[in-house]
Amino acid sequence: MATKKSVGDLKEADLKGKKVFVRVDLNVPLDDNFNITDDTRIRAAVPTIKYLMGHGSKVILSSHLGRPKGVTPKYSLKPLVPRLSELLGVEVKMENDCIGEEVEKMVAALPDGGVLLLENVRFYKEEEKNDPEFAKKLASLADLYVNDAFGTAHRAHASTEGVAKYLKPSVAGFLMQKELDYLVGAVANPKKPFAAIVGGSKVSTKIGVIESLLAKVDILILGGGMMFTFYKAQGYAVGSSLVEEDKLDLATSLLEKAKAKGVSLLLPTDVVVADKFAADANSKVVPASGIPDGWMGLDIGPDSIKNFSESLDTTQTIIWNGPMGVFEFEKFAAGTEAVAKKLAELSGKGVTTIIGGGDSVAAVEKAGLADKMSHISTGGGASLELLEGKQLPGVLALNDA
Ligand SMILES: Nc1ncnc2c1ncn2[C@@H]1O[C@H](COP(=O)(O)OP(=O)(O)O)[C@@H](O)[C@H]1O
Ligand SMILES: O=C(OP(=O)(O)O)[C@H](O)COP(=O)(O)O
Repeated sequence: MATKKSVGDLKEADLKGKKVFVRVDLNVPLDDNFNITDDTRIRAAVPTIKYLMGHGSKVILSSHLGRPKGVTPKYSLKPLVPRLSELLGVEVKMENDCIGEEVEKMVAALPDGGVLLLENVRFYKEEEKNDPEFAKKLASLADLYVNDAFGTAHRAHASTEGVAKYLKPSVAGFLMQKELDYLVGAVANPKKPFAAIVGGSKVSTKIGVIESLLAKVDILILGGGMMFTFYKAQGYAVGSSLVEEDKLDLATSLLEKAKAKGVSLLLPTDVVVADKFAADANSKVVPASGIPDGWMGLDIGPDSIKNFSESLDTTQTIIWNGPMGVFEFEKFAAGTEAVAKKLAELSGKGVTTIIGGGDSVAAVEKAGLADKMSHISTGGGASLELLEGKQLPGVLALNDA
């Protein structure tokens, strides 16, 4: 990927008094009371915003939160305003929309160095469709574009890719630059043996990455919601666990390809199952080959933790995306915590450890181990796609340096 122009390359005159559309990834985990449970992504967005404020720009922040279908109050960005204001040291303004007359008025009233947060851009279906008219409406709010949303750079959406066609210059923010500098270097030439650990719940988007990973890694560990599609493909009973029915053939072929390529593909040998998706569910450990009817797998079991830990002992580079279980519920957090501890221990012995993804990073933060890792990335899917060798549309759209 050609080196992209950075916000740091712009001159004083390019920024002073200018309206800057800044795409950030503020897709942070919130609890049922809308408290932020991990603010890593907000903190990571601060350097670029402060730089723009300090250069007298009018900062227009745009982000998504979750995967809403239309306007959904639960996915409003409003709960983020107090923390963002606190971190920036200014009162961040917010409007109920991301386009339209009211937003335009707020932008017009913004002082130099002021910050406006637009409402969740995914409240419009046109965002994910990368609709040109919608992108034009977003672009019309500003004079130039800064993309600092590394976590969403693998999506060709209106606010991550489309707007760049209508705003010049379009440049990378400091977080985007930092992530690319680290990850491209680390994954282009990883110290071997190289292991990837993939879990979490975004099975349909991440299972596709596995095929490319098989060409890069020596060890591939699968856990979290990812594992049940592989179990079912092998004919195991999975109860009511998360399964992507239309990916069963893909899972079978991935198992065969791993064998043919000599990649050690490890699936959990035991599973912690629950009788409902809740913090107070009844739970028990069962072998992976037999999840009883009416039960769902919500974590990897103790035998799997032991096997995974032993296999990681031989590695020199590890990339991890996706928790091993539903770590938000204490009863199902042991697998994720054990992997986090193992990576922290190996980091101390010189192994390169890279953790990516909103929830994975939240889990590592919760365990108090983030500062032990080689790199904490704000992108899970984005870092996996980089590792595959893919070009990220949100980066490609920016001006070359
Ligand atoms: N066995 C499982 N069944 C259902 N959800 C799971 C399971 N294991 C993990 N998860 C969920 O996966 C979510 C994170 O997935 P994902 O978004 O893919 O990770 P990241 O944000 O790190 O990229 C967590 O909220 C976690 O509760
Ligand atoms: O949380 C995100 O990705 P991640 O879970 O892969 O780290 C990004 O905000 C992108 O979200 P999306 O996967 O709904 O496009």
